[in-house]
Amino acid sequence: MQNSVKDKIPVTVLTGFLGSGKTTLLNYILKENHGMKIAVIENEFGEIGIDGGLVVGSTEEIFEMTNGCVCCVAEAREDLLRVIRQLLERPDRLDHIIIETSGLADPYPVAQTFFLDDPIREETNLDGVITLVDSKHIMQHLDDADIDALDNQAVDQIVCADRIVLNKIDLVTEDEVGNVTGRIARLNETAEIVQSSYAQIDLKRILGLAAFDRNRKMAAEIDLDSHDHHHRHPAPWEKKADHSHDASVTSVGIELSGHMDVQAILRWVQDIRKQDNRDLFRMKGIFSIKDDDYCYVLHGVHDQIEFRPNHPWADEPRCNRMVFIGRNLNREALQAQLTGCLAAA
Ligand SMILES: Nc1nc2c(ncn2[C@@H]2O[C@H](COP(=O)(O)OP(=O)(O)OP(=O)(O)O)[C@@H](O)[C@H]2O)c(=O)[nH]1
Repeated sequence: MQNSVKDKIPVTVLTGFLGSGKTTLLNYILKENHGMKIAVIENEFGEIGIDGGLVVGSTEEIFEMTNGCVCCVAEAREDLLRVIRQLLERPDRLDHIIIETSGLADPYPVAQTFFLDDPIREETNLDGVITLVDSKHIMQHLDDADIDALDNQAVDQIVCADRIVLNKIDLVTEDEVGNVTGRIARLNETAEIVQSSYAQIDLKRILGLAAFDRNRKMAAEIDLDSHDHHHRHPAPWEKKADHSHDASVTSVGIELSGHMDVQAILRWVQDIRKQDNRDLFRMKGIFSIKDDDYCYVLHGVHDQIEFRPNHPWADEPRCNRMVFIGRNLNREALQAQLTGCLAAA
C-alpha cells in the first residue's frame, strides 16, 4: 500500500541566485523554536565550501555537498540520492528535509529527484520550492545579456517556485519593490510572493505548503481551463533535465595559512567597494584574525560587502578560506591581494 502524503517526510527545495539570502533563511529556520527535527542538505557552487561554516550549530543535522552542482553533475545527484536514502533509513524519523541548492542551480532536476526514485518517491513529499530573490540585484541577473535567456538560472529559479521570498527589501525603495514584484509575477503567475528583510518570515508561509499536490491539481485545472492553457509553466517532472551553467561564470578559491590583519582586510574591502563590481557576483570568506578569538566572515554580493566576527573558534582548526564567484576573475591578483592582508607572524 502506498504511503499517504501525511506519512511522508516533507522536503523543501530552497533556491535563489547567489547571495539572495538562502543561508540567512536557513539560519533563521534553524534558530526558530519550531520543535521540528530538520535535516539540511547544502550544495555549493565554488572551488571551496564555505557555507557549512556559516550555518548555525544546532541539533539539526547539516550535510554538505561540495562535489559539484547537484542540478547538473551526475555524481553530485548520486550523492544527493545517497544522503536522502541514508536519512530515510534512520530509526528516528525526521519532520522535514531542506535542500539548499547552489546559487547557480536550476531547481528542476533537484525537484525531479522526488518523483523518479524509489524509496525516495515513496517516503518523501516535495513540500515546495522556495525561491529567495535579492530585491536589489535580481534585475541585473534577469536581464543578463551575456547568457542565453533559455538557460538563465535566475529566471529558472523564479519560474520553478511555489513560493517566492522577495528578500532584502531594506535595500530598495517602495517603487523598486513594486517593479521587481511585477517582473516576478509575470514570470510566475501562481507563486505567492512574500517580502522580507534578512529572510525573517513566518515559517508557516514557507514550510508545510504541500505544493506538489497543489501544483498537480492546479495543473489539471488549468488544462481544463483552456483559455489559460498556454501560460502554464512546466511542472518539475515535465522539464528537461539537461542543463549547463553559464560557462563564463567561474569561481576562484583561495586558502591561506596564518592569521589575517583586520585593518588590512578592511582597507582591501574599501578598495573592492570602489571598483565596478557588476561581474563580481559573490564573495564568501572565513578568516582567522591575529590576536582575536572570533572567526570572522566576509560576505559580498556585488558591492554590498559585510565583514564581521561570527562565532568564537571552538575545536575546529583556524583557517582562512575565501571564494569569489563571477566573470573575468583574476586569480593571481585576488591571491596577491589577500596574501597582502596576512598579519606579520
Ligand atoms: N541588507 C540585507 N542583507 C541581507 C539580507 N539577507 C541576507 N543579507 C546578506 O546578504 C549576504 C548573502 O546572504 P546569504 O544568506 O549568504 O546568501 P546565499 O543565498 O546563501 O548566498 P550563496 O551561498 O552565494 O548562494 C550576507 O551578507 C547576508 O547577511 C537582507 O534582507 N538585507
